[in-house]
Amino acid sequence: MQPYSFITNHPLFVVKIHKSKIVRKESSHQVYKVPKTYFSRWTCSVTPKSNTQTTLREVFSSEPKQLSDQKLDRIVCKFGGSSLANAERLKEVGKLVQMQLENSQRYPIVVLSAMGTTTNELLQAGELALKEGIVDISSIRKRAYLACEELHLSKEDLVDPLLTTLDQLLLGIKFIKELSPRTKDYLVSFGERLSVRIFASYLRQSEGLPTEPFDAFDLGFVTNSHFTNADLLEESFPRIRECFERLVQEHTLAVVTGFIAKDKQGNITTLGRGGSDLTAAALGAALGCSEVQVWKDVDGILSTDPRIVSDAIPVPFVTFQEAFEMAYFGAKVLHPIAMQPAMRHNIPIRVKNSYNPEHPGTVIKSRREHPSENPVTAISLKRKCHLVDIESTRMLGAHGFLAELFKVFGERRVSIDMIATSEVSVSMTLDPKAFDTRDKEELEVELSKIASVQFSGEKAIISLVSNVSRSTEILARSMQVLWKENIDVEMISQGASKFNISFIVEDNHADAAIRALHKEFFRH
Ligand SMILES: Nc1ncnc2c1ncn2[C@@H]1O[C@H](COP(=O)(O)OP(=O)(O)O)[C@@H](O)[C@H]1O
Ligand SMILES: N[C@@H](CC(=O)OP(=O)(O)O)C(=O)O
Repeated sequence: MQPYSFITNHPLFVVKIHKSKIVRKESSHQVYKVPKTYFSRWTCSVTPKSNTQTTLREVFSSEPKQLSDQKLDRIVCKFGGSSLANAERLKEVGKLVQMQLENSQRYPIVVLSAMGTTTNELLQAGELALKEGIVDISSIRKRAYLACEELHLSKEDLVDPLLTTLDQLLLGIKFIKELSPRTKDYLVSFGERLSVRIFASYLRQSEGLPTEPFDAFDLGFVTNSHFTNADLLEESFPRIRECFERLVQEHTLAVVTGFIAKDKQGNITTLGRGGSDLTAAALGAALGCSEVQVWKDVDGILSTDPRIVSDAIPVPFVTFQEAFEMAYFGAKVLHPIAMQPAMRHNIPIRVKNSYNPEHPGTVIKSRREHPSENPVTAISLKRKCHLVDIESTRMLGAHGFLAELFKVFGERRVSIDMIATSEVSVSMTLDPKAFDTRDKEELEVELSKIASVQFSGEKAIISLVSNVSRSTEILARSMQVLWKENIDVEMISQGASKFNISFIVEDNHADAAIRALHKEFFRH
């Protein structure tokens, strides 16, 4: 070991930095590898000057943040709840991680969702505590205990501390009779925090891999305070890089919680249901990884929802824009916002099947190299939408009408999906997730000041993600098929995006419409 090269002047610690590849731990003081951004391949020892709680993290957070724009030669592998249902599945996922390591000789960065349906169960437990005053985490405890037992892990160290806190939280909900969006986010965060600890421990103990669990908020994920559906702040990206370089050593296999983050006040937030895909894409983008793999329970993105059409076929390639349209218009396979960071940083996403790893899956990239023969790439469906017909009560051609209209929706954060306008009337569909009965009442009151308004529910948007330059052919074939099936089309939208032609039909006609259209474009 070479002599110390210099000693930093931190008020609480003696920090000695010296050149070495070896990371050691000594009894009197701890030795850490210094993040590459500061001193490449240098180690440092930190000895508290006095009895203080200050952590090493705080020492370094006072250092200047110099981020390199180097690419990280690793990939991100995200596994969703459907891949992590039980101990057996965790073992399979363990094999996939090992396989990745063997292929590339680099540790992948693993992002995990909660196991199976844990998130739903946590939300149900919250509602039960609130409404019935019953605190019951038996299903969550059972899944975590079973996983620990079958993977030969100590539940006392690994999951009991989190489960005890969860119990206390539910008691709090029961007595205070409050389950605010902020509390909901804290509540559901236990799912991901449990799964990374169990999986990282399993890989370390059974497979001997240098695994470490991380909560995403410790790796720089910062959001606004829109609890249950928070937006990742732009400043997260340099922070993620800085935190990762500081906290994750080159020979560490990081297992990171998907879905959760913190706001600037330090409250736990979530990125919206299915938000772990976004965690993976954001990590990939922030670190400049070569690929983000999203492992599901299907052979990639399919031509349509396999729950409606059982012989839907995997699509080998889609562009980011196409995948975005599909996700936004209902194909639940990928979170719509998840792709944005990867798209912006030009990092390919590969959707793979953890139950069928040999299948190549779907690659999502910026550009298509060869135009596809089929004018339709995939068909997606968004159910339970509201159709709003608005007719201006003012004179023809009054300016500012649309501006006023959009302001009313914007102020209530209600998203408009599809829109069609004429001189005096506007029809639009509203995202069912961002819209409830109170919103409807408020919108009716506000809109009726400038227009006559009619709401109708139970509508479905069917979107043909397609090559819109062939729209005449697509429309002709689609209308023919729907006409034969006796299905009325209530609204059509084409042109806003160059990748999507959408129709509105009655919700109870949606399945029949999807089957007929799928047969026409994929199975004729
Ligand atoms: N076009 C589509 N292609 C593939 N899967 C789809 C499509 N539309 C809906 N799905 C559904 O999405 C599911 C996978 O997404 P999700 O359940 O969120 O996975 P995970 O929880 O593993 O992230 C599939 O099981 C399938 O039922
Ligand atoms: N566990 C969260 C986040 C998530 O992304 O899950 P999944 O990857 O299983 O869709 C949810 O259920 O919404």
